Amino acid sequence: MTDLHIAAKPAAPEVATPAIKIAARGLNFWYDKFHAVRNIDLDIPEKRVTALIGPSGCGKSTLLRVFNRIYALYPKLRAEGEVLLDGENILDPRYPINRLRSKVGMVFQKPVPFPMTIYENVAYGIRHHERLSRSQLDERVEQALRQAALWDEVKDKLKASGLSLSGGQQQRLCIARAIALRPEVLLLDEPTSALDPISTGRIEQLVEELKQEFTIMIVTHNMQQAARVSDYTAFMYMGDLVEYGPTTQIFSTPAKQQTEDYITGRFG
Ligand SMILES: Nc1ncnc2c1ncn2[C@@H]1O[C@H](COP(=O)(O)OP(=O)(O)OP(=O)(O)O)[C@@H](O)[C@H]1O
Repeated sequence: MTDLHIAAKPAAPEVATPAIKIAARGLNFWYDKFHAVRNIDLDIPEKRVTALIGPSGCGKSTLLRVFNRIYALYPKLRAEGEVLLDGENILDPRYPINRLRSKVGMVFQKPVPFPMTIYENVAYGIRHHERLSRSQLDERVEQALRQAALWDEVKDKLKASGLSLSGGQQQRLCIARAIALRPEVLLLDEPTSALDPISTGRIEQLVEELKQEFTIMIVTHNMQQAARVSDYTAFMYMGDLVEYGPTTQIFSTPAKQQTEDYITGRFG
């Protein structure tokens, strides 16, 4: 067994093979003429955490964004192939964007609260998707803030601006905003790279809790983080998916030399 110096958490015994929540099939992506993601087939298991790792520019964020069809907002960006969410191709323009937004939530690297109150940051999206009474809305906001492990810190200042919170709190507010819509999938694009170690630890703990309910994909540059939080890891290099499997296996006995070189810090 190779000693790769990064301890993946012991694998929780899988009682049953998890269902596949998202499947990429022959997925390609172009920024105009630049072929950024190449022919990817990938099965993302339900209610597990899947980490996307690889050197800068290998296509991790691009792949994550395709799973949310965000690129469709921009001209000259093009995807080919399929991304099946519960068996339905979300890249098909006929797949309603509102449905996609309510099923797949996204959190970005830099926390960007809306310039409004803490309460409104969470309530805003819910109002857009559902008609609720004031008390139902209050309940949903509280529930999302609790799930995002932020409630105790903000319950007495829900009318303060979201921008008045610390960076780590802002990121948890963004997570609350995403989960308030009760999505089934959460896409996290380097959610802790702008945070201090304590806030990072809180978000990692949160990810562990949220996977009881959500299917989570996380892009990270931090190998230890991938090993700590994820159940499955996908290693990408120059737009290709090089290797994908259980995190314990990728970090202890990777099948490809390239994967081993990357996770031991020999390149990247
Ligand atoms: N808007 C864009 N227009 C043109 N090319 C882009 C655009 N965004 C990304 N790229 C290119 O696509 C490739 C993949 O970028 P992407 O951001 O997905 O990589 P990444 O693995 O997430 O990198 P990092 O770890 O540095 O965030 C890179 O070569 C990048 O330069």
